[in-house]
Amino acid sequence: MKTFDSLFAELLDRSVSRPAGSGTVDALDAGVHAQGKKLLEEAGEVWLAAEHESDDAVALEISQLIYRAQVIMIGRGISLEQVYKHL
Ligand SMILES: N=c1c2ncn([C@@H]3O[C@H](COP(=O)(O)OP(=O)(O)OP(=O)(O)O)[C@@H](O)[C@H]3O)c2ncn1[C@@H]1O[C@H](COP(=O)(O)O)[C@@H](O)[C@H]1O
Repeated sequence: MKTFDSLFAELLDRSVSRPAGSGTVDALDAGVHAQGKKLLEEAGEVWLAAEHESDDAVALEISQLIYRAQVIMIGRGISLEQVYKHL
């Protein structure tokens, strides 16, 4: 099963190898403003799902929020260690 760390490694690899058809490459190229809008959109969807939807729907939205946070991390060049030291 994928984890936060393994997804991050996968996205980091996408940012370097830039394979055709990668949504992550597109998201990185779109810049921080677009990345931030996606992050806020997913955060809102987590909130709404938590209020109104099933556990699985909430989990799906949280996975997308994690993905969007990782895109911002990679776009800004922030490592897992830089984040984890604050936990
Ligand atoms: N975990 C994710 C992931 N979570 C969310 N998303 C993106 O976020 C979208 C869902 O968000 P929305 O609800 O906003 O749906 P949407 O409005 O239709 O999305 P867009 O058309 O705006 O992209 C998905 O369609 C994906 O584009 C993800 N895209 C990729 N991953 C994983 O990231 C890895 C690399 O993916 P690629 O870069 O696409 O190869 C793979 O392991 C993927 O499974």
